[in-house]
Amino acid sequence: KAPQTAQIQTVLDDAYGKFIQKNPGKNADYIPALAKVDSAYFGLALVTHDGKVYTKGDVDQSFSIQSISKVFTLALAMEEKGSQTILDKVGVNATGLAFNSVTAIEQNPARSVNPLVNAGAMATVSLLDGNDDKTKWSALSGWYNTFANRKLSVLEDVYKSETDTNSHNRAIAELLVSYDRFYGDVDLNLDIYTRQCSVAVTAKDLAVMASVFANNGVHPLTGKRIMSSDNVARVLAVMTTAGLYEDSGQWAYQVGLPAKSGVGGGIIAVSPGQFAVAVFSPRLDAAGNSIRAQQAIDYIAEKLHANIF
Ligand SMILES: NC(=O)CC[C@H](N)C(=O)O
Repeated sequence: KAPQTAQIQTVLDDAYGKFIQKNPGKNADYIPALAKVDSAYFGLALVTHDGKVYTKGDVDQSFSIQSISKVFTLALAMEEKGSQTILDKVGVNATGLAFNSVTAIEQNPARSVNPLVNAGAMATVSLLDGNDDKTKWSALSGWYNTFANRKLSVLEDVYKSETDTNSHNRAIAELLVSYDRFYGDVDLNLDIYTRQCSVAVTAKDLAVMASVFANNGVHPLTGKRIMSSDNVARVLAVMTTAGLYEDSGQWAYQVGLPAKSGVGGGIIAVSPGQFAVAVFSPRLDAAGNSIRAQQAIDYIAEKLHANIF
């Protein structure tokens, strides 16, 4: 049974109150700009499948989308190339390893990863239509804007900071090239990937963006179909197995919602046919997942009886 308006707001308010005091973990610092973000931010937003928006806390504060971008890029690549291409050329199995693991590529004989770890996400970018920066970026940023239902911008300081420090991602991309598992120019696609991770979003934006997945590919705020329901199902499947990296199994066991985290401190989770929720809190655990965002979504999912299993 669908939760009622008053109940949803109460649940968000309660989650905020319950987790605001203790703020464990630490900001990501391997991207220097992320270490400087105020760790006190805590924002919760929920958008229902029929477009009702609920918020609590710092929901208008911009932060970098980071790895949450990977699901939207995956969605575009599926729409452009078909879901079979992703399966064949990137892979969809959980790696069970860190999001930037080189070992994950090395230990898999097929060099198969998934689109939600850095290797697979960069390979997915390399599959997108377009051979030059302008064509590719305008299609990708336009796609993100459609989900957000507004024009998003790039956090230039984060983009620069990550560009200056992303040799590890470059190494991963080159490794994929060596195995014929990268599908375009490294410089071009690494740069687009870095820019997509630096897109500025608020918790409210993320909940709006993820609500398309909660409504089978039709945007709850505009009524327009954005992507096929088949592809939504597959995006949600990969989010379930790999959305929180090596902790995805634990998350499915505990919370039971397809979700995706980013090292900027955001997490989105989707209750298919019901709602999408997004929480922003910069401090992360060892896997790179926001601690308070996990706590808040766990609480919300339980109170709204949203576990899909
Ligand atoms: N887990 C993340 O959010 C990682 C994204 C980050 N831009 C990186 O490539 O390392």
